[in-house]
Amino acid sequence: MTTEQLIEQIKIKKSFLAIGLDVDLSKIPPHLLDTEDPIFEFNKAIIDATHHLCVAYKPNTAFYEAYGLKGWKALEKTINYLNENYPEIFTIADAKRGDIGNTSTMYAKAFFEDLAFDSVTVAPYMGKDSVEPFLAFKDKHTIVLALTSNQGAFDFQTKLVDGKEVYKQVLETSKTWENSENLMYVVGATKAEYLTDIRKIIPESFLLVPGVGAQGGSLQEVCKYGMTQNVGLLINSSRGIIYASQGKDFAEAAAVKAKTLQQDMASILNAQ
Ligand SMILES: O=c1ccn([C@@H]2O[C@H](COP(=O)(O)O)[C@@H](O)[C@H]2O)c(=O)[nH]1
Repeated sequence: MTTEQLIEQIKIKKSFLAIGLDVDLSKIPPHLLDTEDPIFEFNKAIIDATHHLCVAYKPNTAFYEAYGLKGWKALEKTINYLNENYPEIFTIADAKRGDIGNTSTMYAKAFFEDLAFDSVTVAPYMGKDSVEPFLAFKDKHTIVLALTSNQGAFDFQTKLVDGKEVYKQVLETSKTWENSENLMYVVGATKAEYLTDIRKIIPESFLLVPGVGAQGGSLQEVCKYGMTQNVGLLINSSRGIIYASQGKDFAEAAAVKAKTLQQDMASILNAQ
């Protein structure tokens, strides 16, 4: 999917919500555990109930890898279901990959070719030659961790190197990489106050913003400091939406939570 197509969907749906599909078998409704593929059944129901309220889904691969082959198969079924039934949806593999060049190429093939995701999250720690293999894929997006939502972000990301914070070095340096137009960045909603500085370096790039909901980040604060002319934001919520109920009404309950966020987003867009 191109960035233009993503922007078009945001305008049509009046939403820039990315729903996280972080499936934990101990949290899903117990009646699904009797089905052949509980993870996929859960995802399918959530997707069918919420697709009109969001523009993206973000499965975090950890929640699939934890269940071995069954988990990976459920991830494959989920991405295939999305691509076949809702091709207008932007898909994010939250895998936080990155390695020496030839290995990164294989990671990129796994997520962009085999699983056909639109984007993958990548850690920038190993530098240019670890990220550029992902950027080489046309109409695919590499979402680099810039300033993450967790407390540990202050261990390295905000430290000064040559008089500048590491996360700013990541933003500035990554702009010089080949095919940098395919870059997006992760910035945590819990760090909204940093967005003014971040926008000075990357005024137009899309940001994937996790941390609204369960982690306490504020949608309004993120939009105040981070929104661009083309919105430029994908706001993620996972647990706050998908675990709204453990009953048979779980998908409808998730849709209610997603709708609340979507309506807040529509109000922000209308006021723009
Ligand atoms: O800085 C980051 C980067 C990634 N995440 C991931 O996003 C979701 C957030 O889930 P919630 O349940 O809405 O808290 C999850 O997959 C994280 O691994 C992040 O939170 N922060």
